[in-house]
This record gives sequence, structure tokens and C-alpha cells, in this order.
Amino acid sequence: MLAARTPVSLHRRIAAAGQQRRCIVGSERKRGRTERRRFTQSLEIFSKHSPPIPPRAPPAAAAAAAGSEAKPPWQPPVLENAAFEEYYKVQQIVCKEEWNTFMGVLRKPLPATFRINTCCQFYKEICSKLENGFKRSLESEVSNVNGEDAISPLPWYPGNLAWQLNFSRKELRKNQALESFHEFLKHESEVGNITRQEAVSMVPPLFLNVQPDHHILDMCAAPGSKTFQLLEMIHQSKESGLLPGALVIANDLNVQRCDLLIHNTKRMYTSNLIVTNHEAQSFPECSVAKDCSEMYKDTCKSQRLEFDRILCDVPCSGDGTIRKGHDMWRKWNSGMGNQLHLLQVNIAMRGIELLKVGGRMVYSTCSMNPVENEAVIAELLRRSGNSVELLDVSSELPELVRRPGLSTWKVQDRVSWFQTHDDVPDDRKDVVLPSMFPSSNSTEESHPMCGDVEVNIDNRGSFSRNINIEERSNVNHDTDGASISSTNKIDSTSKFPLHRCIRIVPHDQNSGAFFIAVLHKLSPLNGSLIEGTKIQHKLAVALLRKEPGPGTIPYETILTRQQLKVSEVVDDAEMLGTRQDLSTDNRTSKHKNSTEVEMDFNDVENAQAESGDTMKMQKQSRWKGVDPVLFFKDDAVIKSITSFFGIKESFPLEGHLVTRSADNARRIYYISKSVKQILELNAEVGEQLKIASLGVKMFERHRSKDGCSCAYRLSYEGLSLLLPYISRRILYASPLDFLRLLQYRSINFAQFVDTRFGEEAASLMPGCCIVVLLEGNKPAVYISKDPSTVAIVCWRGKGTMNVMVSPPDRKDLLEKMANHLGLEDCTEEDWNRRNLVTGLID
Ligand SMILES: C[S@@+](CC[C@H](N)C(=O)[O-])C[C@H]1O[C@@H](n2cnc3c(N)ncnc32)[C@H](O)[C@@H]1O
Repeated sequence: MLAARTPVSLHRRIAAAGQQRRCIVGSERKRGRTERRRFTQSLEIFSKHSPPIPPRAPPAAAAAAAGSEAKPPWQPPVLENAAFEEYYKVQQIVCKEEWNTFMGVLRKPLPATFRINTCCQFYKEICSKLENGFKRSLESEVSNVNGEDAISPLPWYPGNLAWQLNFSRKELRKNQALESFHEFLKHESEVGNITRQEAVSMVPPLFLNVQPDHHILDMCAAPGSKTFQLLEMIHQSKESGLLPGALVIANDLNVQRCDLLIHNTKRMYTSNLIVTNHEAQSFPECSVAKDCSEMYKDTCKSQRLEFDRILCDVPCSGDGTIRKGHDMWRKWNSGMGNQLHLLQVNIAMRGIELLKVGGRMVYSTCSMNPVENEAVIAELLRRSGNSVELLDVSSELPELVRRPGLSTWKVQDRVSWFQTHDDVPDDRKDVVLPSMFPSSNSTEESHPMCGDVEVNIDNRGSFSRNINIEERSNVNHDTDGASISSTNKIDSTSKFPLHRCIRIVPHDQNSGAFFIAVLHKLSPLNGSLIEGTKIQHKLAVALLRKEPGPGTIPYETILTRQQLKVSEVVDDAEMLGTRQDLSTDNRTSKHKNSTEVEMDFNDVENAQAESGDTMKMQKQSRWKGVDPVLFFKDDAVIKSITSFFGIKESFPLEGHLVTRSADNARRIYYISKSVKQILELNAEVGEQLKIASLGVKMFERHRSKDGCSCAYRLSYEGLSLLLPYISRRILYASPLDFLRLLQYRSINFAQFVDTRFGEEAASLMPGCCIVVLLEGNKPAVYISKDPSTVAIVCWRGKGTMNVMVSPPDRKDLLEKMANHLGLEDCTEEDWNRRNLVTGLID
């Protein structure tokens, strides 16, 4: 993929990383203090409601020092967060009857899960290796007390493409019987054939119902596991031999995480991906003001970025990931969700604005906190009027065990619980927002969480049962009274079917926890409604500014602070984003006062309003992180490449090649038609999109003394895309010669086993060529040239054929080839020993 790698941009990145690290270190210290204080406070306050916390098991070293020689028996982790327990019970996230089961599952390690990449060349072989090989061998080798399968496909994931192991990642590393399986997993993930991803995190993209021509926006995409899934979907659904018309824009605020995203999606070799670096809540729409007379309506419409599908996997407090790291359990508190609520609403609302009419948006979090989930969805529905509906997707993925969204909840602020915004003390009203509360009119019906048993809470937050639905709905209050929110007033009579939201809890199918809501845009957003909301929002801000109560903080300041504060509290792989993105916020807020580094457009707006220094801010808003993407327009070079490789006209190169360097491009990248359109639009709107990476590397400049007429060679990354359209410089090798090429990388023409191949290679003009594997006894003319064809890029030198494939790819091909030839148990050394190939090395 085309990512900026010039020394200048690298320096900038390194400087930014250093700065961010300093921010993280600073905030880590502060976080430690704040957490200790919060934790002590919550312990004191909640200890009267909660069972006593058992003492920690002594560490192994201490036990040994105390004289006990034997290793102490394994103890389940002590989960010491009374606030967490209280919160889950009060909000009825799990009911009383299942509490022990729930806690039991949380204490168990999360089973390892992975997906098979359907775009990899050998995915069918991998499926069969799992189904017929490992599944059986592991059953006999790994004892399972519960009689469960050692590995099994996740029943709800289409096509048996996602698998669950009945052991944790730790067991996988430690258990000798699992060694070969572990090696297999490590290797396949290294080359991108499988993705190790938590089961629940695989769910949101499945509800997007992606089609081959869709334009998709992944708003908060890093580290990219769901982006990878989306890319697989668009490539899988295309007709064979055709390039997909679809497009994925994967965005993330955090520069470092964007790099991770680029790295993680690189193995897709896709020309249909753009990685951008924006605040999702202000993602540019790239609209061009044009004459929109009736006649040009369609053209006008296309001059604005709109998406058929949007994934809005927002930063969240992350309690759903507790099984991955118990640290999160200790650190979690409800304030984390409160602080993120508004950011989540704003990101999701921007998503709705960018969604096409008729399009679908999936909102998801790895938290169970209603303030980050149902409250956000209710607020979206309020703000969108009748333009958006919450879809009932109960018939989709029927095997996925799920629970309905909550209809009622309370909001916790520090140690107090509130039922309505009216109850919130004045000096906290601007932190505990009206949109965090359910409205009594906001739900069609109540849906108990625990089957037939209706449970609810009394006002002291204790855990009681059998309060009926009517009583429960009395607990809710309309938020109309919350005078600073116009949004509640706009729609106070609406009914939101929040039970259509999906909650996945750990003890239903031995997983992590996740929240998902699927939204459908029915009509364009009502401009006056949005404007109304904005005006009311401004009024509220003005009101707070005018008459600040004692200790009241202006609304805007809170928004900034909310984003900064969260950096103090979260730490997990999925959650890494939250911590880092907030440290990015730290970074950007710092940069508000400096002139040196990149700025987000939002920051610019705020800063402009405050300082009025428009010119300065405009200068700062120019994103200087990476070099601009340029169309590669050197016709002479394009013609020489086209004629050298005999590239058919049906594969358009002109207008589809881009580079980052103005002169003498070293690498040329290929972009799909859909990406090309976006680039053109972006050029028209003054480079509003901050593009971190795009396209697939197709050609690389190659200087050689061999007298090659074409200055560029093909890149292995772009080969599968281009191969069906190439008519020259292709050689067909027998399996044995193909294997040997992979193994030795450079072979003399005279030393090929198949003398015909050696002669053909010798008679080829020097330069880049493609070697295709001859399968079985098929003559070359019958070998199809499609993405499933096994082929490599080589360089025909003076006397040798040289392989131009990276070491991991060669290793992968070698293994798959060995499999193909029934030599899977052989290592490279074995082949040497067995004299399958002998004395032929240069
Ligand atoms: C839950 S993670 C996303 C996980 C990702 N969807 C995946 O499946 O790999 C949340 C991401 O949001 C990013 N983020 C946080 N605030 C953001 C913002 N305002 N705009 C865009 N991205 C943001 C974080 O950097 C983080 O990578």
C-alpha cells in the first residue's frame, strides 16, 4: 500500500511519537494516582453493599520463600472492583440468578479464536487442514475433560470460516501437544492467511450486509481487524476475474494506530482501500459547490462523499474485554463511559450524516454500559427525527446468542445514581448530560434481560426481583425537564425500539462482551432539525457561560476535558485505541498553542473561534504528516510497461497509477476506479482528506546492468491483480523446478530439471518475468490465469533466474507447495537430505 516513507515524514512521525510517549508517561502517572483514589473511594462506599473481597492468593515466589516447595495451586484471579459489580447489578446487565455463572466465566481465560482469510490463495487448503487434520489430531492429543471439541467452527460465522479453540492463548503457548498447531497458527497469521481476532469483534461487519459495489466507511478502524473483514467481503463477493467496484475508507484519529492498520491490511493486496487520519466526528464530506440545476443533479450528488455502509466501532470504556486482561476489571469505572458518551454520539451522528439514504450503519462498542450504548442510540434517533430507524436484525445470524437492548437504566456520577437529569445537582449537570438518560417515552416496550424473571433495582441500588414492567417504567422519567437539552424536547413523543439493539454477554457463548445496533437511513436528515439541535446546543453553552454556578465548568471546556480525562483510565488491546486516541487528544490540544504539527479541522474551528487568528489556523490545518498522493502520468513509462508485459487494454493503467514522489517514482501503486474517483474529488476540494495510505504496490523501479528495456519490475503484491491481464513474459515451471526456485532463489538456466524450462528462460530477454506453476500434466495453455493461479515474480538475469518474493511469502509458498505435492512433513533440510533436489545450487 502506498504509505509515506520519506525521511521528512519519518522524522515528523518519530517526533510525534516521542511527544505522544511523553504524554502517555505523564498521564500514566496521573492515572495511577487518580485510579488509586477512585478505587479507594469506591471500595469504602460500596463495601457495605457488596460481599467482602477475598484476600489475594500469595504470589508463587512468596509462597516458595515461605518454605512450601510445591508450586501453589492455581487460583482464579481475584476480581476486586466493587464499583464494577455494583454497576452491573444496578443496570441489570446480568440478573441476580446468573451472577455466579457470569463471574465464573469472567474468571476463565478467553478461548482463542481466529478467522480464515477467504482472499488468500490457499484458503480452501487451510479449511481442509483444520477440518480433516488438526480437528482430529488435536482431539486425540489434547484431553478435554468436558468432552468438548478441541477446536470447532463458530456456529454463527458463515461458511465455517471462524474457529474457536477450547484452550486459551496461554495454553496454546505452553502445552507441548499443541506445538505444531501453534506453529501453524503463527505462520498463517504472519502471512495473512488467518487473522487472530476475538469472536465478538467479528460480529459487527457481518450485520453490514456488504455488497460488491458498496462504498464503506470504517470510522474508527485501527488496528484494523474489522477493516480486514470488510475488505474480504468486497473481494469475495466480486465476480471472478473482475476487480470489485467497492471501496473501503478506513479512518482512525491516531497516527501510530493508523500505521498499525496499514500494516495489518497490507496482506490483503487490495487496490480498493484508503486509510485516512481524521477525527471521525468531523470526517470531511468533500462536497463541491456546483450548479445543481435539475439537469446536473446526479453529477452534483456525486461531488460529495456518501457511503452505502458505515461501521462505527467507537472508542469505549471497554468492560467487555475484561476476560482478555483482568487489569481492566480493576480499572473500570462508570465515569469512563460518561466521559466518552458525547464523543460517541458525535461520531455516530457524523456517520448518519455521511450515510446514503437506504444505507446501513452499524454502531458497536466492547462495553456493556448503557450510557455508551442504548443512550447513544436513543440520542441518534432523537436527533435524526424520522430519518433513521433502528433495524430488527433478529433473523440475521440466527445461531448468534444475543440479548435485547436495555430499555431502562440509571446514570451514575461518582458515587450517586440518578434516574433523570433533573435529579443531577446543578454543578454536575454539565458533566452528566441529558442524553445519557432514557426517556420514559423513549421505548415501545420493556424487555426483561433475564427470560421470564423480571428483575429491577430499588432506589438504593440493591438487587431485587419480580418488579413488573409498569413499575419499572415508572422508574424512568422524561428528560424534558433537563432544560439544556433541546433534543429531548424535539422528540419527546417518539418511541425507540431499543430492544432491537444486540447485547452479547460472556456467559451465553463463552466469549467477550459486545454491543451492536444496526441503523437504516430512510430519508435525508431534516436540516431544520439538525440546525435546531445545533442552535439549542449553542444556547445551552451560552447559558452556562453567562451564569456559571459555583464550580460550574463551561460546556465546551468539558468536552475537551472529557476527551483528555479518559486517557487516564483504559488499557487493553481493543481499548488501546481509547487510551492512545486520548493521548492523541492530549497531543492535539497541546498543538493548539504551537504552530509546529498537524491539526484536525475541529481543533482549527474551535481555535479560530477563540483566537480569531484565521490565517494562522488555516496554515496549521494543513496536514503535513505525509507527502501528497500524485497521479503517475508519465505516458512513456506507462507505455513501456504495458508493452513489455503485454498488459491488455481491459486493465486500465492510465489514471489508476499513483505515487508519492514527483520525479523518478521509485514505487508505483495501483488504485481501483472507486479510489480514483475519491482522489479526484479530494483534489477538487483542496485535499480535505488526509490520506495516510492507499493502493497496492504494482511496479518498482529496478536498475540493472542486464540491459532490460523496461525500467520497472512487477511487484509480487500486485501480481494476483494483474496476472489475468498479462500476455507476455510468462514462463511455466514444473512443480519440482518451481519448488527449487522458491528454495534456492537463484538457479542457473542449465540446472533446471526440465530442460525445456531452462531453454525458455535462457531465450527470454533480460528483465522481470512471471513464473507460473504447471499443475498436474496440464499443458501451459490450459492453465487459467486468475487469482487462484500459483505464480511468482522473477528476474531473468544474465545466466540465472532469480526469485523476487519476500522471505515470509517464499516460506508460505514452499509450505503450500509441499502440501500440494504430498511432502508436507518435509522441511527444506529434509528435501536436501532426501536428495529430491541435489547439487543444483549456484
Ligand atoms: C475500539 S477501537 C477500534 C477497533 C477497530 N474497529 C478494529 O476492529 O480493529 C477504537 C478506535 O477509535 C480510535 N479513535 C478514538 N477517538 C477517535 C476519533 N475521535 N475519531 C476517530 N477515531 C478515534 C482509536 O484510535 C481506536 O483505534
